[in-house]
Amino acid sequence: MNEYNNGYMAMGRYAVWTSDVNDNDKPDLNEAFFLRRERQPDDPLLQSGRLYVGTNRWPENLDGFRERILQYTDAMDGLSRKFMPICAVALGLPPDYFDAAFAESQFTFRLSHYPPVAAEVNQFGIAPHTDANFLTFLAQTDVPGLQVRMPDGTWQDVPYIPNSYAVNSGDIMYRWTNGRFKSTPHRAVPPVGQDRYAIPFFLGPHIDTLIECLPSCQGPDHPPRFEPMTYDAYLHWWYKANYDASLQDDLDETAVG
Ligand SMILES: O=C(O)CCC(=O)C(=O)O
Ligand SMILES: [Fe+2]
Repeated sequence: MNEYNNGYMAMGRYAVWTSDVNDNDKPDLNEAFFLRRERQPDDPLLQSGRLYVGTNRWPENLDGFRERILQYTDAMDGLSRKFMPICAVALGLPPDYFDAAFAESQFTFRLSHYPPVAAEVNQFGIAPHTDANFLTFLAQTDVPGLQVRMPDGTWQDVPYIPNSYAVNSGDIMYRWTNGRFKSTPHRAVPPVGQDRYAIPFFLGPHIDTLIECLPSCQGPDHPPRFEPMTYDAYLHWWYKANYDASLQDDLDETAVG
């Protein structure tokens, strides 16, 4: 994985150490491949050299992989944009309120492999956490593993519904809505007897979007709880604390380009 957090991450390299959900102290039992919006060479954000908007790293010798993935992420970006008016209306805002922020969304697509291995105490396929972004779309498989934490603190398997997505709201949703919409606590336990794969599409707004308490989520009796912050600033904090690509020694395992 490179400094833009694109590419391959070996198993056992990280967990969400900043999690409010659990005191995570062991690395997760999954390996993953990360990519983001594919940018043309003349893309101003790519040219800026800023973090999280760099060049995707495509594996060599995997025929059709890049094309398939780009078709899927394009479709997901389009699908997720249809959720924006729903979110806006649910929050008492005009239907087009979020459209500008998501016109060039900042997304991460992750391809995770969870091998069927034994976990130590307080170790998981992916340890309890909330996602850092706005909404996450998880295409479901019939191999169980994903669990969400209910308000009473118990963990519940996400029921498998064929051809469906589980959708989690994330930290940016929580901050933007002043805590009105929660950031879903979730985890994945290692599969038993078979491999498990997950392909979450993590949707966020353009990195320069200011995440500032929405007008419909504040009032005299509930003032803004969080300092306004750009999405970029939140990502800097989160990635540095949780992944820190510079600490990984597999920087050159995949081809750049
Ligand atoms: O494996 C899953 O179903 C969930 C993955 C997840 O929560 C994540 O990658 O953030
Ligand atoms: Fe997650």
